[in-house]
Amino acid sequence: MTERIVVGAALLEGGRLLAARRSAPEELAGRWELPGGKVEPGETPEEALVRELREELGVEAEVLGRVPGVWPLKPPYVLHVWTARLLPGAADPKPLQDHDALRWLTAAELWDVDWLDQDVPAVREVAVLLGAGDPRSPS
Ligand SMILES: Nc1nc2c([nH]c(=O)n2[C@H]2C[C@H](O)[C@@H](COP(=O)(O)OP(=O)(O)OP(=O)(O)O)O2)c(=O)[nH]1
Repeated sequence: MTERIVVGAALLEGGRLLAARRSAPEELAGRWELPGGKVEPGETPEEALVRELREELGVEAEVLGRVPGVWPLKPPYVLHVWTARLLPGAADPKPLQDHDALRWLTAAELWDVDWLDQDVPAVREVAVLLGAGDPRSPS
């Protein structure tokens, strides 16, 4: 089966990370994730991320760089994460599609939300960028 990429944005602003609470489908609703979605045929991951952030949050953003790692989702999907930032003058993100709440999390608040299980290792990598550890991991 050909792998299909889901891109997630580690949208960063002032040392905080944007987390989004899914409103659907039922098995994922109420859990928190990185905004993003599936890369469509003919799109680069960066293009997909900019499109998804526009559609889901109503913001214009730019992609900064890839967070190292590939995390398995429901086959054939795998999660890739990119850091991104809002363009100057961009609107405040709003939960327009797929989400019903948003939170900007400081490094200290990173584990206050109930991340999707499959996002936890990805968020751990983002935590390194924010200079925060994961209190649930011993080292
Ligand atoms: N966007 C996003 N999706 C994730 C994450 N973690 C995770 O398991 N997923 C899953 C949920 C979905 O099954 C799939 C992405 O689907 P989606 O619904 O966000 O993507 P999309 O906007 O392109 O969806 P579609 O309605 O066009 O099918 O990946 C994550 O951090 N961000």
